[in-house]
Amino acid sequence: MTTTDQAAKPATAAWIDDEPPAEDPVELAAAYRRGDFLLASPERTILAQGVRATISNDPAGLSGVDLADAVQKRLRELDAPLAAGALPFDRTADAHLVVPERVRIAGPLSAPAEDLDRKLALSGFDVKPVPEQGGYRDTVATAVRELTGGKLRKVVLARALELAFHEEIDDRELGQLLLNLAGPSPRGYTFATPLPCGRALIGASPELLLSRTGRTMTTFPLAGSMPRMADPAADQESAARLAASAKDQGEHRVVIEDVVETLRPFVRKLSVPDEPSIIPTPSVWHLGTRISAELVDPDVTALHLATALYPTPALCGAPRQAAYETITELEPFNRGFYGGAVGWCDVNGDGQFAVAIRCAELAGRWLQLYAGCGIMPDSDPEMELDESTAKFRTLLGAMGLVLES
Ligand SMILES: C=C(O[C@H]1C=CC=C(C(=O)O)[C@@H]1O)C(=O)O
Repeated sequence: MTTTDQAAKPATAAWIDDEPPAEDPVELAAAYRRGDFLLASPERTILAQGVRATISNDPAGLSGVDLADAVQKRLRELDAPLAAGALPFDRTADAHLVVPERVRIAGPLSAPAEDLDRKLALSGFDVKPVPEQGGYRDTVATAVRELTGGKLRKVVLARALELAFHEEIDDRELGQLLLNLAGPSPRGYTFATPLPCGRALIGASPELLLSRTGRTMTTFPLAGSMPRMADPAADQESAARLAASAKDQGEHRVVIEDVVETLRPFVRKLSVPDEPSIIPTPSVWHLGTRISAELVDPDVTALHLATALYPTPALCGAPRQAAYETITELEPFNRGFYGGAVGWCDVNGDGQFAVAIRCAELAGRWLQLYAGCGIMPDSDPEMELDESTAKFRTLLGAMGLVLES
């Protein structure tokens, strides 16, 4: 890149971190309305409202690189600070990124405990697991057979829980849902992002796909899980079982190897810890490895990196294409934006994307929750079912629901 190009960039450069956020993060979440974008991360809370432009890879059939370039071009044309939104699980499907009319920023979302744990006023609802629990166990068993001796090393299989409410959840309750999600996930990424046709994706992801600030990039892949337990001693035992589990350590290694190989062409000074850490989330323990590096080319944006990385084997599998084909063959639904990414990219290429998990798609009165598990040749179908049930609890807990799921 030439110096002239850099000088030509709008002076919105340092807008995101240099000015102390004057807003109250709880007010931002409470101000959320369907159609808005909200991301509460450990660094800051962003609420983006209104639509100046929508950027999607349809109808141009853009690759990830073209999409990232198209976003930078549009931001410069509009002299706008950022684009925010979601990337779908299927890399060939349309992304949904919005250049908003207004962006409000506050510090990390923290508040007195009672503000982050209020009962929601919800109507009655019907529940349908897709597939039924037995069907999920069978699917896992089928995948285990395919993994044994085949070229597939790992595949992530998800199941869904459809909640059909008798009445639409109103916007105030959605704002409170976001606060309830953020309360127990101070190190996570609580989000609501608009999708086509008035739909939205809402959740609290523990997983950072990618963060870029200047030349520094960070990713924090998670893979390998055990359920959290109400009893503290049993909870610690569950964490210890995870640390000692060969299946989970193997599952984690597949992800780290893939992420490191994908990043190599873009970075130098790659820092990768030798061993994963044990990461707590509200519903499960995870194995996690924080990876950071310096970008070789300052023109590579957060969105370029996010589209290169995703979906990692934490959401798809390895090798990616074979795992993707197994997923489309075995899962009885289209993932849509579950398993994709949610985040923002600014005019200077900085940005942050979380992996779209522990989330649900909201469409009118319907809320479809998703939970998936990394399947390895030594996976036990019953344990994977339990793990997926635990993962549903992130969202169900924030809604105050205890369900047979
Ligand atoms: C696919 C999901 O989680 C992924 C992220 C962390 C740990 C995972 C696991 O241990 O299976 C999954 O790979 C999900 O929550 O739906």
